[in-house]
This record gives sequence, C-alpha cells and structure tokens, in this order.
Amino acid sequence: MTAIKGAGHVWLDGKQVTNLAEHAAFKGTFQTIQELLARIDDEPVGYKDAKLGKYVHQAFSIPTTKEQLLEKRAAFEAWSIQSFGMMSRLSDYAYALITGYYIDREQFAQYDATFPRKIERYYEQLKSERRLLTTAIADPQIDRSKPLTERPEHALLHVVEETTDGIYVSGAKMIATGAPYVDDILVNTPYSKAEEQEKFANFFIVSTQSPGLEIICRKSHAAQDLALYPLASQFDEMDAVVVFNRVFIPNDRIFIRGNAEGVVKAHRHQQLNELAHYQTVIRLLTKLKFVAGVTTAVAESIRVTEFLNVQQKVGELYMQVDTIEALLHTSETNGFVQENGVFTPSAVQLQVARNLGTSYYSRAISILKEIGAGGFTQLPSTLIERFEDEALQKQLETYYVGAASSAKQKTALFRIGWELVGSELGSRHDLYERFYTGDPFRIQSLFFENYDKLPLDDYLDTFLTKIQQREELLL
Ligand SMILES: Cc1cc2nc3c(=O)[nH]c(=O)nc-3n(C[C@H](O)[C@H](O)[C@H](O)COP(=O)(O)OP(=O)(O)OC[C@H]3O[C@@H](n4cnc5c(N)ncnc54)[C@H](O)[C@@H]3O)c2cc1C
Repeated sequence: MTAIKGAGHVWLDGKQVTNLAEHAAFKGTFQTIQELLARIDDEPVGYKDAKLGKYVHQAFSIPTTKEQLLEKRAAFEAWSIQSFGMMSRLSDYAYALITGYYIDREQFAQYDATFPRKIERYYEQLKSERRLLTTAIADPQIDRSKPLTERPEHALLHVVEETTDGIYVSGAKMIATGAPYVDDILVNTPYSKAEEQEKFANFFIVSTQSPGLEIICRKSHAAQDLALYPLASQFDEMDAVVVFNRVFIPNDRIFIRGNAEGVVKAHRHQQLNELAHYQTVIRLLTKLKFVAGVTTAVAESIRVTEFLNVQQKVGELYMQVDTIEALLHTSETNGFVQENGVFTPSAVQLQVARNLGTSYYSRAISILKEIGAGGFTQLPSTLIERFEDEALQKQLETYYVGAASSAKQKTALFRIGWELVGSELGSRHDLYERFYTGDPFRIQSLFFENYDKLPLDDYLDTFLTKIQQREELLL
C-alpha cells in the first residue's frame, strides 16, 4: 500500500502538527486518501503502465481514442463516487494537469528550453512514485486594487537568491487545498509583472518537505464520530496558505524561470486543459448527483414530494444533473484526435459545465435547505440510541420517525443534509464550488475571449441579409 507522508511543517491552531495520521483533524481524511490510493492497483482507477510494469492512475494515460478517454472517465468516477464528490482536490486533478503539460511540453520550450525534459521526468516520477500533488496559484489578498507594479514585494512570491543549483523564494500563496497531505505543490502565477519580472515569473513544483515551507491550515472542519458526521469525519480535505521562507527550489523542479509570458501561458494552459477539466466536471457531476439524491430522500422521508412546489425544486436539481451529464457526454462525442494524436474531449462544453458549476452548487444547497427546512435543526445533538433514558429514547423514536422510514434512518439522512447545508464543512464547499476554478467573473470573460464567435456572425449576417431582401421586395 502507498504510504502517505504528508507535508513537513503543517500548522493548525497555532501549533505544528507532527503526526498527521494520528491527529484528530487529519486522521479521517488521511484514511480516506489511503483507501483511494489503494484503488490504483486495480481497474478502473489504475492501468498497467507498460514501461513501469505496474499499475498507475488512469489520469496519466494519454488517450488516442474515445474508448480510452472513457477509461479515464471510469477512473475519475470511481474516485469521486467513493468520496461523494466531496474531495475536490484529490491528486487526480493535478495528475491530469501534469499529463496535459507533458503532452504539450514542446510548446513551452520557447519559454524555457529545459521545460520538455523536466516535465517528462516529473511526469514519470509522479506516476511511478504515486506522489500526491496540489496547486497554489493566487497571491495573498492584500490590496487587489493596486496594479502589480505597485504591490509591495512581500505580496508576491519572488526569488531572493539565485545559485547555480536553483533559486531561493520568499512570499506566500493562497490557497492550496489538500496541502497537508501532499508531497508536492505546483506553484505558478497568473499574470506577468512588468518590472523586474524575472523575480516573480517562475513556474515550479515545490516539495512539501522543503525547509522553510510552512503550511498554514484554516480551521479544521473535521469530526471524529462517523455516525454523527459522516462527511466531516472522512472528507475534510483542508485548505491552506503556503508560506515560503527562503525555500530552495532545485533547478530540476523549475519549469519556467524568469519568463513573464511563459508563466501566463502556463497558467492559461491550466485554465484551458481539457483533460484536467474533464476530471473536475466528472467530480462536479458526482457531487450534484449526491445532493440531488439526498434532497430526494429528505423530501420523501417527510412526504412533501406530493407538493408541486417541492416537485419543481427537486426537478431543478435533476435538470442540473442532466445538464452537466449532457455537457460531459457532448464533450466526449465532439472529442477529436488532435495533430499530436491525442484524443481530447471538446473544451467548450467542459468550460460551460465548470462555469455552471459555480452557481449550480449553491443553488442545489439552497433547494436542499428549503425542502428539509426546520428538519435540519430539530436533530438532537446525538443519536437517539445514545440517550441515557430508555423511555425517552422510545418516545423520541415516535417523534423523529419518517413517513416511511424509522427514526434512525431519517435522522441519519437529515444529519447528512445538515452537514451539506448548515455545517462549517458545508459552507466551505459552497465557497469552494464558487471559486475553486478561479474567479467566476474573470473565468467567464476568458470564455468570452476564447469563444468561437464566427458562426454567430454568420447567423446574424443571414438574418440581416433576409431583412434586406424583404425590404427590397417591399420597395
Ligand atoms: C475553498 C477554496 C479552495 C481553493 N483551493 C485552491 C487550490 O487548491 N489551488 C489554487 O490554486 N487555488 C485555490 N483556490 C483559490 C482560487 O483560485 C481563488 O479563490 C480564485 O482564483 C479567486 O481569487 P481570490 O479568492 O483571491 O479572490 P479575489 O481575486 O481577491 O476576488 C475577490 C472579489 O473581487 C473581485 N475582483 C478582484 N480582482 C478583480 C479584478 N481585477 N477585476 C474584477 N473583479 C475583481 C472578484 O470578482 C471577487 O468578487 C481556492 C479557493 C477556495 C475558496
């Protein structure tokens, strides 16, 4: 079994956590990741790599046909179903990202001649060692109104010393989801800074064991009791700020060094990487199905399914699921073999799905809240069977019973609902789905920028020509 090492310097509640596997805030998720990793040894999550002679994650496969792409889908689905879509930054996303860079490696040689060789080596290492990887792109929120050139040096991650073996960097990055659990973090910057750009324009991968690298965790949303907190006890993937105090990055992990255009290109590549987005959309779909399933069960448990307004709301959740499913399906059907021989899902539908996801999830949670209503706060603070008074237990069973389910079944269901709509973990997921893919406002403008507008122009021309022809006829 692959052992998770976790990061070196992890800070929670002002204290350094030395043993993640045993710490209450990390234990459950640690176990979950361990179980997911074990599945790489089998299909559909893993495939046998011919060169290595062992199973590696499907995220690393390079599809040349639609069938091979669908094998990837099965792997992404298997991991996300096991975690109900609640673990968003499992390394399959980052694996797909690196696979995308690996496929297009020659494109980046113009920004750094060493890129192809280094990414090739890292891709092989990641695949073979089953290293865990996450990403950290955004700089800390200090004063977003200031143009980059006016931001203080500490606000942007920068090089403080260069040696023949690598660079020392200082500064911070927000946010790296899953940082305490991973071996490496991919660090880039989404823009170019005109002045002294070499200092700021670096794309590298840092080991979480690096001296000077501090992982500053947000408050833990994890819980211990599986029966009371089925989600928080297994799936708090944690988010963290990463502080760099003169962290050494060796040359072989610096993919683009001091090239402003190159780092922006690499960031755009992340924003447009179909294989990585394929994973995110599959994960989103799983999560929306989960919420739709919980909402249906909640509605049925109190039999409000008879009311039209409830039917309409739950129906909206099914439409969300079917819309994302249809987009995913179309991206596969419209997929094509690129010049480099790689079968790629069509990008537009994946981007639409990602963008819809930023508002769909909060809408789904809002619907679940409206349907479960007061039922989510009527839950006793512990399980009915844990009450010390047996007579009261019996009595509560009659009050908490559902229309067609026992009190035990119904309260267990509402506990999941509460975790989604009312817990800290639930709020974090709402925030995550709005922002994980970047600022939705700016991502949508990127969509505008990249959209093929020509067919729309052609349509308009057709209409205008028709009007003109009619006008001429009427003359
Ligand atoms: C739970 C969670 C987990 C995350 N995990 C990761 C991760 O693992 N890896 C990673 O790289 N990132 C991660 N992110 C970060 C994510 O990429 C950013 O949140 C996202 O890019 C938005 O940036 P920001 O949070 O700095 O918001 P800001 O950029 O500060 O935006 C705040 C508000 O101001 C507006 N605004 C700011 N600047 C402009 C501008 N120039 N023009 C117009 N409007 C503007 C925005 O529209 C927004 O409404 C995560 C975020 C969350 C919430």
